Amino acid sequence: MTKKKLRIAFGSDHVGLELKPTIIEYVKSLGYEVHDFGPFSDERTDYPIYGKKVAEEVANGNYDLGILMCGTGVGISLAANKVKGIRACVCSDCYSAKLSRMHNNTNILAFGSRVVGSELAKMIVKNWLEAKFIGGRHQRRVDELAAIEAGDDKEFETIRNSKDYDGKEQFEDQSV
Ligand SMILES: O=C[C@H](O)[C@H](O)[C@H](O)COP(=O)(O)O
Repeated sequence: MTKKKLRIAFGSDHVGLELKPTIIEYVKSLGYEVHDFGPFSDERTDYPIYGKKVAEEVANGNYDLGILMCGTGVGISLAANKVKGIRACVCSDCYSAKLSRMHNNTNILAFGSRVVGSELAKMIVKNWLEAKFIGGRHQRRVDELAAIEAGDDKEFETIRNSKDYDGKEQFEDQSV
C-alpha cells in the first residue's frame, strides 16, 4: 500500500510572500502535497486574513499541517492561534521547530521572512515536518491547553490531577 502524502497548507502576508514560493517548492520536493492559500501579489495586506484561512483549513481536517510566513512570523501565528484546535509556533531555529512537534504537537509552523534566510528556513521546515509527537506526559499538557482553550476549568483540573495519564513514558530523542 502506498503511503498517503501529508497535505500542507501555506499562507503568508505581503512580506512572507518573499520566501513562500521557495519554501513551497522545497516542501513539494520532499514529497508533500501543498496548497497555497495566498496572497499572490505583493500588495500590502493583513496577516490575519491568511493566518485565519490556513488555520481553519488545518482545524477542519482539509490539511494535515500548515506553514505561515509574515515579516517576523509573530502576527500570522497569533492569528492562527485564535482558531480552535490550532497550536502554532514561531521558530527561527531547528531545535525549537523539532521539539515543538515532539512535545507540543504543533500543527502550524510560522517564521519571518525578515528574520530567517531561505536556507535556514528550509532546515527549520524539514526538522518540523519530520518530527513526530511523542505523547506520554506531553499529551497531558496538550490536553491542558485544549481545556484552557475551551474555558473549561473543571476539565483543566481533572487533567492536571491525572498523574499517570497513559501509564507509560515514551522514548524521547531530543537530538536535532
Ligand atoms: O507580525 C507582523 C508581520 O511581521 C508583518 O509582516 C508586518 O507587520 C508587516 O509590516 P508592513 O505593513 O510595514 O510591511
